[in-house]
Amino acid sequence: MAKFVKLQDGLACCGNGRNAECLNIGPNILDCYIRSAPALLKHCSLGRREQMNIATAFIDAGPIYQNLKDSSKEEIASSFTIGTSPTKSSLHDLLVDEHNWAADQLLKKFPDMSVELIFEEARKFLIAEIQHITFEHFLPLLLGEETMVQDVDLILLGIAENPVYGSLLGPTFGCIMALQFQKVYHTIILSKLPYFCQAKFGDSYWYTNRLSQDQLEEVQKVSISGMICRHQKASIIQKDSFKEADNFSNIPLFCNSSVFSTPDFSRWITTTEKLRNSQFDYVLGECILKISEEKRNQKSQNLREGFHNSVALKSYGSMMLAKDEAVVEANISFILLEATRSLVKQENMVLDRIQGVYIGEDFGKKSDDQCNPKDYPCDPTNPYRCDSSRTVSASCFPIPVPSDDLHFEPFSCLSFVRSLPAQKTLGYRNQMNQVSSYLDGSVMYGSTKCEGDRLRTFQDGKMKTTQISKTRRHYGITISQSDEAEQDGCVSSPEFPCFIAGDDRNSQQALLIAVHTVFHREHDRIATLLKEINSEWDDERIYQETRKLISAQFAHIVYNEYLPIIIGQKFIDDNELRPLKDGFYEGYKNCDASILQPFATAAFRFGHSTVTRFTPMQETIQSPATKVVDLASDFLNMTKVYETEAIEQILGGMHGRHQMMTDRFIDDAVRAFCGLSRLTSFYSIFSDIDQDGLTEIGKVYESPDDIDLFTGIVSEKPVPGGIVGPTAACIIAEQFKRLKQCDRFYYENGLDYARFSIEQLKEIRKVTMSSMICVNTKVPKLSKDVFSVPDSYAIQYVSCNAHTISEKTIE
Ligand code: HEM
Ligand SMILES: [Ca+2]
Repeated sequence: MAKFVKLQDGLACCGNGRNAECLNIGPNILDCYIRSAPALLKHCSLGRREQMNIATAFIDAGPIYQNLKDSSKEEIASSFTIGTSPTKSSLHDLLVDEHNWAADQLLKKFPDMSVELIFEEARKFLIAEIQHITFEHFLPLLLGEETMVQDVDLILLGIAENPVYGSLLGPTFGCIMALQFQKVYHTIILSKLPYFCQAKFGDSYWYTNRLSQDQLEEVQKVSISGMICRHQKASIIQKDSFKEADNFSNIPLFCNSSVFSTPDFSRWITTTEKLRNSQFDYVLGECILKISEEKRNQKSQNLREGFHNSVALKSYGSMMLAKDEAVVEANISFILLEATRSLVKQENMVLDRIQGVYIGEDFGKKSDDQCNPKDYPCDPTNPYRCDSSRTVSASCFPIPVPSDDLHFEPFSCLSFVRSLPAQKTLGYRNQMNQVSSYLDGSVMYGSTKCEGDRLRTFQDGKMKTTQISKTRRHYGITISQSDEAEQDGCVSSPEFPCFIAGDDRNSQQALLIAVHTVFHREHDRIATLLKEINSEWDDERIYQETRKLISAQFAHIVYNEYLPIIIGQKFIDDNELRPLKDGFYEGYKNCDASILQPFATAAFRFGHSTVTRFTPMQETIQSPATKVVDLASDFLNMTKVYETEAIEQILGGMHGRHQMMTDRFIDDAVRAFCGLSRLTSFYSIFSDIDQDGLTEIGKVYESPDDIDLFTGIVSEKPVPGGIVGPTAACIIAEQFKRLKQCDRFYYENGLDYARFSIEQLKEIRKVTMSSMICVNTKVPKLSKDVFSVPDSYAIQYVSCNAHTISEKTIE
C-alpha cells in the first residue's frame, strides 16, 4: 500500500477533486480517497476498468521473498527481520523459520549443493507448503466443502476424509473467493472450469505441477500445526490450528505424535533435470546481476569519447551505430546467449564474456535530436587490441594478422565489430536488424517515430529540405542537412555538410543522394498538391497520406522494375512477386517478414560486386561529362552534390553506365533449401559454377561444404535474365516474397484498414522510376526503363515529356 500511495503522490487528491483518480468524500477536503491504480487489460484491449495488483497474484510466498531482487540471496536467507504488525510477524516469522529449517535439512542431505541452489530449493518447498496448506486446510474452512467441490473442484484427496467443515463465508463471497483461487489453480483442472477462467492466467508453478511425486509426498505431510511444533517450541497442539481445539477430532496432541509427520528431504533432489532447472534460474540471475554491475562500472569509463583515426572504421561507425532500442534488445540477447552457453556446457559462467554490455538509457526521455546513437561497442582508442573481445567488449571479434603479412603490421589485428545479437529465446545467436524490414519507405521516413519526426517541418506535411540551387525552386531541393554535431565522418563538412534521411547510410556517396533527392522532391510535390486539393487537411494528415503514397510508389518500382532484373522473370513468376494489373492482392498472410540471415549477410550483398568506381556527371548520355564521381576519393564527400544541376547530371551519368557484372569468382544447406543439387567436389561437372571458378575456390577451401555463402553466391553463373546466380536469386526471391506476403500494408492489399482505392492503385501501377525522375528533375531525356542502359534497339532514349505521372493518384 505504501508503494501504491507513493505512486499516486503526484495526484494531489485532496482539495480540487478534479483528477479522475480522486474521489472526495464529504464536504471536508481532508476526506479524500484515491482510487486503485488502473491496470492494462490483456492485449491492450478496451473495456471496463480493472484494478492494478501490486503484489504478485500467485501464491508464491511473495511477502517472504519480496526483497530478493534488492539484496543477495544469502543475505536474505540470514537476515529476516520481524515485522511491526504483531499478527503478521508471528506467522511471518514462522514461515521464515520454516524456510531456514528446510534449507538446513537440504544442506545436511546434499552437502555438495551451492548456497544458491539450497536457497531456491528451500523456497520451492516453502511455496509448495503454503499452497498446500491454503488449499487443503484453509480454503475448505473458508468456503465450506460444498463450494470447494462444486466450484473449485479441488480434487485433493484429503478433503473427502476430513470432517465436514462449516463455511465461514456466505454463498456469494464463497463463490467469488473460489473463482479467484481457481485462477491460480486452474492448470490442473482446466477442462472443468467455466471458459472465462480458462482464458485467465494460470500458475504454471503450481506446486502439484512443479514437484516430483517424491517431493509431493513430502509436501503433503505439512500442516501449520506441524510448523508450529518445529519452530515455536510448542509441545502440545491441536491437529488443525485453523480451528479451536476440542475434545474430539481436534484434540491437542503431543508434537511428537505421528499426526505431525516431518518432511524428509533425502529424496527431494533426484533427477539431474531438476538440478538443471534451478541452476538455470541461478545462471540467469547471475547474468542479470553481473550486467547491472558492469553498467555501473562503465558509466565511469566514458567509451563515447573520441573515435580513433581509422577512416574506414570511423565512417562505418558513423553510419551504423547501434540505436538505443537495439542496445536494449541486445542486452537481453547477451543474457540469453550466456545462459545458453553455460547450460550447454554445464559449467560455471565465464562472466567476463558479457563485459562491455551496456544497459540502454531510458529512451522515453530522449529529445528528438538524440535519435542518433552515439555508442560505439568496441574500445575506440584501442582498435587493434587482439584481446579486445575479452577485455573490451563481447562485440569485438578482431581478426589476427599473420606474421608474414605484407600489408598490415604483422602480429597486429584488424578490429572487427560483430552485429548486435537479437536473440529472443535460449538457443543460437541471431543478428539485430536496426531498420524496418518492410518496403515501407523507411529509407525516407525512418524506422522509428523519433527518426521520422526530426525530418519533418510539421507544416503542411512537408519534410525539411536543403536548397542546393537558389534559382530553381522545386528542382533545387534535396534532403535535409544534418546538424553540425552529426557531421562526424563527413569529409566535406563544414563547407558542404552531409545529410540526414530515414537511413543513416545516406551520405555515403553522391549517387545515393541523387536517388534520395528524387523521392524527396516527390514527397514535396505530392504534399503541395494534397494541400491544394484539401485545404482543410492538417499537417499530420498530409504527411501521412503523402508518405503512404510515396512508399507505395517505391514498393511498386521495386517489384515491378527492379527485382526482375536482379533475379530474372522466372523467379518473379514462381514466387508471385509480380504486381497485379488490376484489383487487390489477396495473398496476405500473418507471417514473418523480418530479414533473413543469408539475405542480409550474403545474397543481397551481391550489390557490392556491381558497384563501379567512376560515374560521369553528364546531362544526357550523348553529352560530354563535366565531372566524374569517384567512389574512392568522393566517399563521404558531398561537395559535388552542391553544384547546380548536380542531381540531374549524376542521374544522367548513372543512366548511361552499365553496372559491373557480378564478379563470379555455398553453403549447401542453403542450396538444399533452394532445391538445388549439392556440390560434392571441386571437380564435379557442376553447372552453377564453372570449372575455372571451382578450381580457384578449391585452392582456398578444403571441402565444398566449407565454402562461405557469399563466396559461393558470387561464383555462380547468373540465372537467365537476371544478374545473380540461382542460390542468391532463391534467397532474394524468398525474402521479397515474405516482404510482400507478410506485410499488412503492402500497397496492393485490399485489407480494410490500409488499402488504396482501385482508382488510386491504377495510378500507382503506372509509376516508373523514369516518370519519377522526369517529374522531379530537369533531366531532359530518359529511357522508359531506367534500370537498363539505353541502346538503339529495344530500350529507347526519349524525351521526358513522354513520361508523365498522372495526378489522379492523389484525388
Ligand atoms: C558504394 C556502394 C556501397 C558501399 C560503400 C557499401 C558499403 C557497405 C558496408 C560498409 C556494409 C557493412 C558491412 C559489414 O560490416 O557487414 C554494407 C552492408 C551491406 N550492403 Fe552495401 N555498400 C554499397 C552498395 C551496396 C549495394 C548496391 C547493395 C545491394 C544492392 C548493398 C547491399 C548491402 C547489404 C544487404 C548489406 C548488409 C546490411 C545488413 O547487415 O543488414 N550494398 N555495405
Ligand atoms: Ca523499411
